[in-house]
Amino acid sequence: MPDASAEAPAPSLVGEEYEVEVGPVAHGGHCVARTEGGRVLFVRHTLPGERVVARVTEGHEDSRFLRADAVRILQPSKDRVEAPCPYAGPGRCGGCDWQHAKPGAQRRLKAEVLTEQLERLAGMTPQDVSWDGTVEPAPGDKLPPGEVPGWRTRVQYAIDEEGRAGLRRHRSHDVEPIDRCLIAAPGIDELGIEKREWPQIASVDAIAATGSQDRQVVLTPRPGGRLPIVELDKPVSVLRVGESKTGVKSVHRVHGRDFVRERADGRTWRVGEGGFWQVHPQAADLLVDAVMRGLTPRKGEMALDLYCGVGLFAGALADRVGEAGAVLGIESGKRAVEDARRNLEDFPRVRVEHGKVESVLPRTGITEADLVVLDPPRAGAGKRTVQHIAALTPRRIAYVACDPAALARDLKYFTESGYRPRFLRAFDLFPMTQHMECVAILEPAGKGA
Ligand SMILES: C[S@@+](CC[C@H](N)C(=O)[O-])C[C@H]1O[C@@H](n2cnc3c(N)ncnc32)[C@H](O)[C@@H]1O
Repeated sequence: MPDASAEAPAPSLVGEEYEVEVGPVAHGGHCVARTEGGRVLFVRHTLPGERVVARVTEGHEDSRFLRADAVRILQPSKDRVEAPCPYAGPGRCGGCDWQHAKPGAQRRLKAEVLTEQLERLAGMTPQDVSWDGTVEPAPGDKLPPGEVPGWRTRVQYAIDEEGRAGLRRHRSHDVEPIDRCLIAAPGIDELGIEKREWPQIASVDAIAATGSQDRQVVLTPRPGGRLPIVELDKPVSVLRVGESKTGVKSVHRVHGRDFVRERADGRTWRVGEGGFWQVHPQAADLLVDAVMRGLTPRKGEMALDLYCGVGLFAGALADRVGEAGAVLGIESGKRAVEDARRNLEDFPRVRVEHGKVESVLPRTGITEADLVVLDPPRAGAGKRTVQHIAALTPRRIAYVACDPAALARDLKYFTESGYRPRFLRAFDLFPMTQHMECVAILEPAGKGA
């Protein structure tokens, strides 16, 4: 029997159009606007100060806010440009958020988001964290107007029903077939993934390593689909993802290696399938430099690299603390731990523990550390882990963050635990998208400014 008490869902507003004056940028690659009736809209494909017609893409009569796309620009911002990518725009590829903004304006928008998140979630101003308020471009990304950096060394292609490669539309499983991704690195372009058909395949993950010729494609067949013979005209490693009867993901090597070699901080790093590596080719060097400048490691110090991936910061720390020092890395990915141990095998005083930071760190028996690097996933580290790190009374902490909201929340926990930001830097390591990377250096609050 139907439940008489269940209310009918409020009517959908998808497709409704509102003419609005666009307000400030918000976290998530959109701007905030209000309809005359006071409804809050999160509008994509627009810029602050514009007057646009916004068409609702998600939301109901009773929704707290509606999502919308700017479908007609009535008064454009001076920061607006024609999107250089032909697949950008309302209802199209969801990979980029700011194709329609000048590069300098993109970085200003990111700076506004970071400022707002710090203020709202941490109660901190840019001055409080000694941040100059800028988002720095990666060296080499300042290009003449109209040119777009090809920075994406890892691209996840989705394959449509007809076997064409493309990218997912915004907040959708639908595929936008493409001929070329404008922000893909040249090494990805050369693979020609978009130039061929992929019958029976659900997705193709392509990797072009930096500083080596290693290229890798990982194929995920459709459920029940068989892997076709894949011949690429380049020397490329091909892996296939399968699922066992119990639903556990397995990876099979079809040919070539099951890892790629990346170069950073003067060393070669092996990164196995599924292992994390920064996507922008200059990111690893840039972040190691920012973290090491901030921490100023000394010979003989004891350092932690939390969420260490294949050991990037652990290696950089081990180099600098020398044989009298020691480094402990913690990482939850099994394969990444194996790679990290291998990458760091010439450092006898480096140990890498497998498991989640929140459970492994309390079990290590370590009661003190001189330096801590933490580079958590988007969710951040969380209060308990922050408290645990602070209890080790490190001289300095480097927090590497890919999400400004998580950074702001964790900075608040650090201040509550007796640490204060010494300085913060933000980097535009994801041009054309809403994303940014930050490095915050913290020290005990008692230390003089
Ligand atoms: C942003 S990546 C940083 C990796 C490394 N620092 C680098 O720059 O290459 C975050 C890493 O944390 C790992 N991870 C995610 N949740 C974790 C947890 N709870 N404990 C330990 N590691 C975790 C992921 O597998 C990933 O390797």
